[in-house]
Amino acid sequence: MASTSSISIYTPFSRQLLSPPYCKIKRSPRKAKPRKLTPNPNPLLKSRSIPQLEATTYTRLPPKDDFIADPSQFSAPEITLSDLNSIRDVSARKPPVNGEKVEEIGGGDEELGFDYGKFELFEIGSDNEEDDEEFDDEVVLGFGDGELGDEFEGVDENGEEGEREKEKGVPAVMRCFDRAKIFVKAGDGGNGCVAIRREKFVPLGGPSGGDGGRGGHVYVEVDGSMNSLLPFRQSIHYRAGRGSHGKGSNMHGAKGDSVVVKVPPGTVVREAGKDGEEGELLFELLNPGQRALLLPGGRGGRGNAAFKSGTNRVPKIAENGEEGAEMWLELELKLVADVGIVGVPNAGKSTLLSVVSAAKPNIANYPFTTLLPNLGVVSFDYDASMVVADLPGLLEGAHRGFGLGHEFLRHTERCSVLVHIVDGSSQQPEYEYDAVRLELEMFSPELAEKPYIVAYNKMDLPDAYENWPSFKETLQSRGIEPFCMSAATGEGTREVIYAAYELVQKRKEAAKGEGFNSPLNLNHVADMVSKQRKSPINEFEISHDTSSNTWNVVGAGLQRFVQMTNWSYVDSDRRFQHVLEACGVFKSLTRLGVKEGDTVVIGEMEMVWHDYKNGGSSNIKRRAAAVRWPQ
Ligand SMILES: Nc1nc2c(ncn2[C@@H]2O[C@H](COP(=O)(O)OP(=O)(O)OP(=O)(O)O)[C@@H](O)[C@H]2O)c(=O)[nH]1
Ligand SMILES: [Mg+2]
Repeated sequence: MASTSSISIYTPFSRQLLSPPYCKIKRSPRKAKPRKLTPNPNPLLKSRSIPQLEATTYTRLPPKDDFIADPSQFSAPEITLSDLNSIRDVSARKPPVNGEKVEEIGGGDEELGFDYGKFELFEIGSDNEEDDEEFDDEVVLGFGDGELGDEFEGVDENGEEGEREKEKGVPAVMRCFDRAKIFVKAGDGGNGCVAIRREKFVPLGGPSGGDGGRGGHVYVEVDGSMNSLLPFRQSIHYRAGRGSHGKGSNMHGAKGDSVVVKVPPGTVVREAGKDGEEGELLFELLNPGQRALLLPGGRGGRGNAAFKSGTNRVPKIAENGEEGAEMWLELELKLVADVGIVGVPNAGKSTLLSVVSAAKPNIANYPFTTLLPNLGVVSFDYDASMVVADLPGLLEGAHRGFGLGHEFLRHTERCSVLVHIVDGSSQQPEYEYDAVRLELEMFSPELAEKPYIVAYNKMDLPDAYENWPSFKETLQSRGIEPFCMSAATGEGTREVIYAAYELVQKRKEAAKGEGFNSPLNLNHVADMVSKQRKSPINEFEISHDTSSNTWNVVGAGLQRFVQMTNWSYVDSDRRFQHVLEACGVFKSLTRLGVKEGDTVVIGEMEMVWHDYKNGGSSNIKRRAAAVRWPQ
């Protein structure tokens, strides 16, 4: 079978600063075979030398020490964003044979004038035909002696695309903590109690077993002081407390402790999807203090005092507490800010935020200083304010997850206005500007339609000062009026931020006309769970598996009833039979042709069918150790 490998190459912009460079060919999701690094036997892959190039944009974070303090030294022949594309384009080609594959890779490099003299080339995979079939997309080419996969924490054996996107060019420590997956479980109800009142001078005191307490609820609440989902890296499971069991003397159990999951403003809550797919959107929490009841706690089981009746005055029966619902949630943070500051790494975004607001973001002369978005409130003289977000740097390919990729772009979706900072001291500010605009457009056309302001930064540097007229002319010819400023000295920043404020106001005016959307009922998940719990016991479906003579009776009400039946009490069996009879399960099974010895499964319970000879009615009995635990 011909190999259909697609190649994606991760090439650092600055070959001097980043090592080791490597390229790799996508693996198919099928491979499960352990991979070996074997020297490439192909003589076409010769060693070549790497040119000493530098640039001001980066795909990956080099060690801090490798950075040169003087930004003027970051002048480089332009091997930046678009060059990367031409390398990536190789991935579109389909190399039919190994030899050609090598030529293509070499060809791509030559076009760029890259020379990999310092590095050895490895081919990972097998040469023979059989293995080619299995690893058909699996050839991984590596340069240098760095072990593939080591830096790419999460390169998964299944080759899942989502995981891959994450890992592109970003070590784990650098990821934004704005996505999290957590498990929540409402508390189970406490069990009811069987007790008989015995007291001096109170003969025949009667049943006095109390009910169990309700399980704790699960809430999701907005905490205004949070700005990332970082805490969810530490704790993933959130379980509400279970209710206490009922006691004698009609003492009801205490309620379980509720659990409140605190999230930052702007968190989107989804049910976790299966097979890597996005789950159903549950709600979005925008304002501090907003609270949603997500899962209600399970009901407490009734004690024997609740079962007292005219015919059974001392019932020996009590219920189990109802199990609390549980689910996996996906949390995604989208910042709620009026203005988002975007631009390539090191452009001066954090510096601008620090100048116009009281925020104190980290500022340093290396890319990806900002890994988590910073928020700042800009106050104006006339009692007006707006929230400005300084976002992590953007690289070409970000819309495909490159750099901090989606992690960053997602935050811009909620900003009503963007301030695009252009690093005036870069080699080609116009090019840098176009690349960032393109990324925004590729990520989402709606994002590209948002009003924006272009701010040409670092005017205090001679290079930037010289390039400003040509940059301005280029943008003016496209109908855009750029601003110039020096974030370091504060000059021109006021104009930029005022212009942004005006745009924000305009957007707000326009939004007023669009009408007010009534807020979503945040408790709708809990309502749904409660409704499901109330589903009638006589609504069920029966399916028959002829091979094993098993009858499956499925119904939410019935399953809940089975789960709450406490088999340790003598009257429970009788009540169980009676309820199944009354709700029509026996009748339906008989009509469908159930036979002596057939298995009947209701919820977690497996039972055996017995024809009741004497009275002509039917009966089922629990099997010994009949509880079927959920898969
Ligand atoms: N000379 C000069 N340097 C500036 C100016 N603005 C920012 N810088 C410097 O540029 C470097 C990067 O600034 P940051 O504000 O951290 O850049 P950033 O865009 O937030 O970078 P990331 O967070 O890495 O994306 C720092 O050393 C700043 O001191 C400016 O107007 N003039
Ligand atoms: Mg920054």
